[in-house]
Amino acid sequence: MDAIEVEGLKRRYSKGFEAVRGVSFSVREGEIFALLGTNGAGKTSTVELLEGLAKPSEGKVRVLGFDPYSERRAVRPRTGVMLQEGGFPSELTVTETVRMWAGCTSDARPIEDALAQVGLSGRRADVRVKQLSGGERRRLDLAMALIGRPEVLFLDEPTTGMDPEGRRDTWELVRELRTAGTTVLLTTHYLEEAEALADRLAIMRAGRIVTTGTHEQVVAERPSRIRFSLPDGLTMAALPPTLSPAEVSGNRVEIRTPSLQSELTDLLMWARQSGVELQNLHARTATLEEVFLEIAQEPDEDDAAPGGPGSQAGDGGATPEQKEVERV
Ligand SMILES: Nc1ncnc2c1ncn2[C@@H]1O[C@H](COP(=O)(O)OP(=O)(O)OP(=O)(O)O)[C@@H](O)[C@H]1O
Repeated sequence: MDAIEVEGLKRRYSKGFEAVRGVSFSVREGEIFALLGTNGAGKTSTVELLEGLAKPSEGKVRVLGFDPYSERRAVRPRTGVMLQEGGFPSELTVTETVRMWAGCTSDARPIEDALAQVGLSGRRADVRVKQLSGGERRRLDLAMALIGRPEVLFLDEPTTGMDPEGRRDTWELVRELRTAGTTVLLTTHYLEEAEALADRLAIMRAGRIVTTGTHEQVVAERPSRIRFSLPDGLTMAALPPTLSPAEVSGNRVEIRTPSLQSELTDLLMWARQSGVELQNLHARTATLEEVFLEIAQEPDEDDAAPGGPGSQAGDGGATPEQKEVERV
């Protein structure tokens, strides 16, 4: 059994606006799965359904084999949730906040351990929440998510606001959790975070998953690039005819190809046979950033439909104020 199973998931808000439009994926036990997508793609709306905070409009969710909404009592003690905004009382200190939360958690870990794990022990433990930096608040949110020793951990943009060191520490911690067998589902806007952490990932746009797989599988779907400088005196006409169309700027040539190995071989064999030295030669697969940007720019077939993701609040999408009210 997979730790998380999602099938045909849909979520409609008021006035019929569909933020999640038939999403399916699964996360294996002990796996880190990253959900990526532009603002408004539907990541949080999806994760909230997995956390059992709302009932799906359609489709099925199972976490550890249970429906997280109707069987919340069975699921909640075994999951840890780090929401985008913790929303804890700002007058309490760090220790008081964690103690309060531990009081609501069965089998809570020692507070000192939880704070040490996220780097908030010592003097920072006595600081009021309102005096914490944005990154420190995220660490506090993480400590809360970990207090109940969760088997499944949901992290919604866990490192937003953290400095580079805090981010690296958090990545290390998430990796340690995976080693200990924890299943982690995270959303992030940092592509390098997904690259560094995720065993598999999915990219969402307008309520749908456009692509999913390992990092290698996802980038393999898009063209690779071969770049070089054309030696003086040579024109494009001299290159092997088997190469994909090239973009040329001055003497710089860029070829985008679905078959990196064979086109690179053709190019190099031609260069050797012609006695040509190719300057500034680079060959590489697509990057996750390129895949992400291409997906973000592709038009969505539903954009023009009333109430579709491209439409504004008047068609059913929410203003920030409405979102606040409806999420509470
Ligand atoms: N409570 C709500 N009522 C109506 N529409 C909502 C509500 N919450 C979110 N939406 C809309 O659903 C869509 C998806 O929002 P969601 O927050 O899930 O996206 P996201 O991918 O998490 O975005 P971000 O990266 O900005 O956090 C957006 O168009 C948003 O305006």
